[in-house]
Amino acid sequence: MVDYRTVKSVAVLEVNNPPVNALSYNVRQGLQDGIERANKDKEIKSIIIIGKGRTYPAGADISEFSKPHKGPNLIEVGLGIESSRKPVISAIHGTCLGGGLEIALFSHYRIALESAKVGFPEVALGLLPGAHGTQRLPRVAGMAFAMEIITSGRHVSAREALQHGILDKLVKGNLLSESLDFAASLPFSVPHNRRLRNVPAKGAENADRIFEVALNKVKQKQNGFIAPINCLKAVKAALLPYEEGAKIERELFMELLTSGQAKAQQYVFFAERAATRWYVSNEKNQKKCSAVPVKTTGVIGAGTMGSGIVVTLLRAGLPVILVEQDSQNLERGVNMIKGILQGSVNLKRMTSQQMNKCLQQLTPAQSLDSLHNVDLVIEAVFENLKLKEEIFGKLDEICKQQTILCSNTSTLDIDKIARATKRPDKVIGTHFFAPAFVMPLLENVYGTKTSGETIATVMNLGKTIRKIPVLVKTCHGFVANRMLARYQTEASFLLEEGCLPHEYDQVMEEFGFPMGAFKVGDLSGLDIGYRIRQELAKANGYTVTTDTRYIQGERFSSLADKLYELGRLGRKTGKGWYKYDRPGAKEAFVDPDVTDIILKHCKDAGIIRRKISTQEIVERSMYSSINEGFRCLEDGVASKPEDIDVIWLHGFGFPRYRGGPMYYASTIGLAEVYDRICYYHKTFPESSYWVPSDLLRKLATSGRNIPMSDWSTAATVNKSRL
Ligand SMILES: CCCCCCCC(=O)CC(=O)SCCNC(=O)CCNC(=O)[C@H](O)C(C)(C)COP(=O)(O)OP(=O)(O)OC[C@H]1O[C@@H](n2cnc3c(N)ncnc32)[C@H](O)[C@@H]1OP(=O)(O)O
Ligand SMILES: NC(=O)C1=CN([C@@H]2O[C@H](COP(=O)(O)OP(=O)(O)OC[C@H]3O[C@@H](n4cnc5c(N)ncnc54)[C@H](O)[C@@H]3O)[C@@H](O)[C@H]2O)C=CC1
Repeated sequence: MVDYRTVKSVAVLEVNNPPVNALSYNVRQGLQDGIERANKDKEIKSIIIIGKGRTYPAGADISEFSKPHKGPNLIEVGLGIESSRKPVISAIHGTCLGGGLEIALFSHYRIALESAKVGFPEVALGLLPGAHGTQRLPRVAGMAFAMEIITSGRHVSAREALQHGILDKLVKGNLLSESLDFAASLPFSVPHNRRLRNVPAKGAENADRIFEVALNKVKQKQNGFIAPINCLKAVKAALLPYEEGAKIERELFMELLTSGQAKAQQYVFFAERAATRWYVSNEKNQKKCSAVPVKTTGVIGAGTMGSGIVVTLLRAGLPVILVEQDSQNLERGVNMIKGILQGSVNLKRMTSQQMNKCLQQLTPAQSLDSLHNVDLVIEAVFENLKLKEEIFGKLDEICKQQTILCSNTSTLDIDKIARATKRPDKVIGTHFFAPAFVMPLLENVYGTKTSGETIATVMNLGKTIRKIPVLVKTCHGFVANRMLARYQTEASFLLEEGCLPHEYDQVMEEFGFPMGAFKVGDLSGLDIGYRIRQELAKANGYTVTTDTRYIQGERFSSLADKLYELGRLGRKTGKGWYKYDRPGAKEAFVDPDVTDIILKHCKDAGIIRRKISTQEIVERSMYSSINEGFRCLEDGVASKPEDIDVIWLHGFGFPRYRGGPMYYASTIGLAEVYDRICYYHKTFPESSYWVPSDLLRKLATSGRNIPMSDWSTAATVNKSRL
């Protein structure tokens, strides 16, 4: 795990723990032993710590956090490095993160390749840099920079790290030989100020003000998370004598380590990686199927979604041919794309030059014929099956044989769309989330005939365009919208029973969502849901009006349709569930007209309103969705609970510190969740989605605590028995 060798009078400790040289037990032990050995060897004058392969250690081994502790801890290893009589140089390349950066800060010198990155990402795992990182960084980089880096978790470029004193030297070429030259230039003993514990933290004079500013920022940007607050408190403690500060860091670290938030966020770290691994069958899976290259793309429809998708593709360097139905819509779409890119320039997320480069890659067009030679097309026209079938039929005629045809439909059956073509193996859903240029999720939806190669290609495309791709099977609404439908339906019933939109939204925002369901509704546009309901009605042979209270025996709330018919489409019309200063404005205000509409609706329907508790709002919103999540596992629409959680985290802004709805259910306890679902089923028999999922019942009543990793297996067993 740590290879020890000598090059002349230098001991080289090379960490060898692929893929990221995480500081697992054997690595910590190896570093400790190596430092001791080098100090005992009279021939050795200095020591280099370096990483083999792609990186210097990228941090502690996260998978060890939930296991019993073994071997020396990181602090013991670090203190051994710092007290080494012979100079220790950390030679950094790749990503020197978390515990890795702590080891580097215990070292007396830090030299790095220009391409290296350093950072403390612990905050994303619900932790703080607990091996004296919060005490050492302010001693080299100052209080303000340390607070910013540790609370944001961002990766800092080597150049910036050099400017802030984190690194001593940047080099090009061969890191080891540069480090050996550097070692040769050093004095044999370690100067007092190269042991950072001996150096005072910088910026002490303004520490209180820096702390207050940083605290306000994290309360705004990371509301609900406890780690950033503990990070700030720990950095502030660096003003105290070293041992006292380190003791406070330890207490704050332990508080986080044992918190539910850290466990949830560490679960998310692995869930995000697990979600990108896909398996459909023995023949169709990630290991057996390769992606085909996508060098050119087409997008059809330049509305809300199409324009966002175009921006995402252009930003990833892919050329796009954009097709609209007429010149007016095309011009509007292109302007929207320009506006989004200009917004990025204004926010300094890209330069004008990069924007112009993107725009040069955009080819507006009015005919599908222009797509004949592209590698992949994404259709984003109105949510209308007939229209999509017509377009896919034409694309099949026009596009070259290899072209992959994707639909951004949010609900429609991919198999039906595929049937309009003679290449169902090359048809797949690529479901982006609004706004598509912001939301990280890409829900890829395979149909019965979609090939493994097509799946591999869109999963790969997801990574290329810097999204988090998750694979699900086709069905109405897939996983995201199928579960969300429960959440939204319960929200609308809660309005009928006693809540107002802002009251509901406040509860769910306090739960941790960035916006409640009604603010999201206004953002997406109330016409989207309206169209989906109309489509569904058409497909199933019934009609929906503003007087409808039941559909095929199921309770239905027509409140959203009432708002739609009044032209209240949300932000875009300046009025929706809230009112806005002007169309397109962001700040939502409570609208007494909406209260009147709701009260009248209830009166006409003979509904007696009541006070609804926070617990009921959260339970009905979350448990109805969770029950549907278990059904998705049962049906094989989702292949593992991690996929569902990642969908909610990145598609709907579910709070990371709660892990995702399925993980959240596991923390509540499936028996408790099941009991409450049974209760709501009894209370609301006219909403069949409250019928408890078979899989949930089975897991909840097993009398054992079945780990999440076994839920999908239980679902398969369940199915094979049916
Ligand atoms: C009393 C003592 C108190 C001591 C307290 C000490 C507290 C600490 O100091 C705590 C820490 O260090 S916490 C860890 C901090 N480091 C991180 O969070 C870095 C996490 N990794 C990354 O960001 C990317 O993997 C990275 C940017 C590095 C690379 O990205 P890539 O996209 O190239 O690769 P990934 O697909 O993300 O990763 C490849 C495989 O490696 C696994 N992995 C990554 N980082 C890991 C880590 N730190 N621990 C364990 N496994 C890790 C990752 O899961 C993936 O595995 P597979 O999915 O199986 O391939
Ligand atoms: N708005 C949302 O939040 C989300 C929507 N979706 C899905 O994305 C698709 C598009 O939705 P939006 O962008 O919201 O709709 P939109 O109404 O904003 O845009 C649709 C665009 O398609 C164009 N169009 C219609 N027929 C066309 C044709 N024959 N040829 C070329 N262009 C044509 C229209 O002119 C319009 O600009 C739908 O399937 C929707 O369900 C998916 C995820 C989220």
